[in-house]
Amino acid sequence: MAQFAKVVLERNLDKEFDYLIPDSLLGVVQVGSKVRVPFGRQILMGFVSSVMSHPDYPDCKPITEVIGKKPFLDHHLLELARWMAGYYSCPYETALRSVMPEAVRKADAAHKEKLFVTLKKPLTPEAAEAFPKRSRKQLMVLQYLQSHGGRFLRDLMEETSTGRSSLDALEDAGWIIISPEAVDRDPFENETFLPSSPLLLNDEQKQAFLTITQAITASSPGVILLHGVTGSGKTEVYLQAMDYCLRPRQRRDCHGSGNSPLTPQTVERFKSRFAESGTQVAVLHSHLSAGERHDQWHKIHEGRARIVIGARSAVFAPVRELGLIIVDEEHESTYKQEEAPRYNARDVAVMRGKLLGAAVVLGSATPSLESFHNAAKGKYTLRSMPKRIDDKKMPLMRIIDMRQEALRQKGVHIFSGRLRDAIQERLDKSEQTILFLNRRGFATSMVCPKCGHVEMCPHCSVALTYHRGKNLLACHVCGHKAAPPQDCPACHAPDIRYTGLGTEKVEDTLAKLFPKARIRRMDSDTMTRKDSYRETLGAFRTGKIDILLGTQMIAKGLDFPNVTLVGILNADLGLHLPDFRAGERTFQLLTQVAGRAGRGEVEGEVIVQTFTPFHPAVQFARHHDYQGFYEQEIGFRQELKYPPLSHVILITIRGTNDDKAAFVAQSLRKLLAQNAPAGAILGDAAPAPMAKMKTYFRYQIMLRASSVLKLIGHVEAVLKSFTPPEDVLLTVDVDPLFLM
Ligand SMILES: Nc1ncnc2c1ncn2[C@@H]1O[C@H](COP(=O)(O)OP(=O)(O)OP(=O)(O)O)[C@@H](O)[C@H]1O
Ligand SMILES: [Zn+2]
Ligand SMILES: [Zn+2]
Repeated sequence: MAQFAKVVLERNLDKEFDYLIPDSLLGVVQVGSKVRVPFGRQILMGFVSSVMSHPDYPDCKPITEVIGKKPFLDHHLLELARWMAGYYSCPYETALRSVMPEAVRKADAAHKEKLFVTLKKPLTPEAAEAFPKRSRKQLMVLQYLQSHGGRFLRDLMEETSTGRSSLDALEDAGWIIISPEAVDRDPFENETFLPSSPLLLNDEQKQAFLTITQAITASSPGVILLHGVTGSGKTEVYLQAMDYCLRPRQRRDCHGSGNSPLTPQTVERFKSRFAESGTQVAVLHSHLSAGERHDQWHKIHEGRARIVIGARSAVFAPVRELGLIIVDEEHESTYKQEEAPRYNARDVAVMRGKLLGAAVVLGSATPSLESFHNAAKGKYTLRSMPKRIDDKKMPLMRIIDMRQEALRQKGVHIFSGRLRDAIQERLDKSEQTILFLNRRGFATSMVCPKCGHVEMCPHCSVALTYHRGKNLLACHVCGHKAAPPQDCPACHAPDIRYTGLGTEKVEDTLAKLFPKARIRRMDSDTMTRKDSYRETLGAFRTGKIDILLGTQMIAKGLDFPNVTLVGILNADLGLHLPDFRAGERTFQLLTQVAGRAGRGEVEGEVIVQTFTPFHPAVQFARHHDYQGFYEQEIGFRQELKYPPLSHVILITIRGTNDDKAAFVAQSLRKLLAQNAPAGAILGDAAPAPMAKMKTYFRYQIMLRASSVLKLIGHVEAVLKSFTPPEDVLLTVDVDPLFLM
């Protein structure tokens, strides 16, 4: 009997098309196969999403060919993509794009010539200098490879407009390798990992371990929320649970997949633990080159790597028989993707676990209100580890009221007297200090003291930040750069002032206060090279740095036993943003940053400088009281019907013409008000807190309801019948994390 396939084409068509499976391909074309099909007068690539014996359309054309021997995607991943498309309100094809990295999709599109080009040795500045002048083109290709990583031959030739002969010449000269198959480019190949052995678990760790291993072997494992304070040994529990999952006598041959914001330290800990058994660990994160990503993906797909660790997109790793998914630091907002599909990898992990029957562990010292609420309702199993390893004390938190301090010091200073003394004490004792300020640059705005003019970004509604090192003004939203004016652009008064504190200024002041200290700043301005992050952390670990100063980059996951002091310079920074999660984020950040102190033998001290010392987020963090914070915060959410007691959908309307965007927002708001599901709360069409961004004027409509599915259905139905003018753009964000 004839068979037919539904195919999702590599085009944003939001629709699947039916094709006949020709006799020659019967049995070869399966769900998840990558195929080429005729479409109009073109041949397009696509994925088979289902196979059936009756097509929905008569006269289907036959599939032209199949790419690859086995299906690229198993049906679970296709199902997951379908769920994402429905839940996050985007085309199926958009969801599929996330599930499968571009490096893999593209690579095999060029299946005729699957040659791959890699640099054989790094191109040093000296070698570039010495390159013969007449071979400029070849030099350019090497530089391109150096910055982009390995490329497919066809892509490389196209992207650099280079002919094959130049590339052959480079190969002959020993610069590059052109190989028919991608050689495994291991981003960590130059490192050796000392094997580490499992530690003897304490009672609380044992409990957590048991709960997870029971889930792994259960028929419907469910989700476990592991709430363990900073330094309680969660990572050790993950490592042993993964090891258990990999053991051959498990009912299923299970695979572990960790998933967290990656620090080099995390990667090292995982690789070391599994070094001895020879278990391959694949690493997926955003800094991989296309070639590296391609290799890692195939390594997983072919079952050569049984453990995957990575950032957000690792949740889609094509692990063969997934047994365990771990989402570490589950409260992190980096799990949310800020472009379509706007998914939250934590929630996708929960869904993937459910579809596959794999255990899911969400871990954090400061769980999101959503996850803790799910545990409180009994939807997730809660395991707590309330104590640090070896009964080490939680660090002592001192709150410094900067209003009092300003009176005492006659003006606002960066450092309170107490913090300054505490740093000096650590320097005297050769102990280390971490200082945290979540704002980079030198000064966060340039203000005229005479007329009050603030220099703004021409494209966004934010003030420009002054960077003294480069002597320029920069917008932290769109990247716009400008030279700092000598006098006020509005009234021409000569003495323009810089206000608002950034890390660059702190570094400057530190150097003056502590001239002998070895100070290092860590933020996205200083961490520009691929390896600078690793290098800095390495130097800090080996005691070559006394004071590490940085933005949120230093807040998470670092485990340095010699750090006995953590200073938080301005705890209020995020507190007054127009976002109902502002308090939650501040509590999480304070707790996480504080958690870096006192992880070794000596007790830790944390000094928190704030202008709002009695804010609940500050006070609960001070007492290490997650439960207390949760209870007061959930009360507030309940009262105002905010998540987790409702779901939010945020519609953003933007256009380069302000009035037009406003008008579209108002019209859409009217339509949304009709036939809205019972109990839904519809906000006004109002200018977004960031009213202008990257040259667009922005408006928002916020919808809330307890049933997210009904709300999505309503929004989709309205949008289907609503066509905005071409120059006005709409985005729909389900469960948004940023309301700006
Ligand atoms: N059972 C154990 N016995 C001895 N030491 C342990 C044990 N478990 C963990 N440790 C050590 O305790 C330290 C803290 O553990 P770990 O980093 O796993 O904590 P964590 O809960 O993941 O912390 P955070 O959330 O702050 O990143 C590590 O140095 C780890 O090696
Ligand atoms: Zn002025
Ligand atoms: Zn801007």
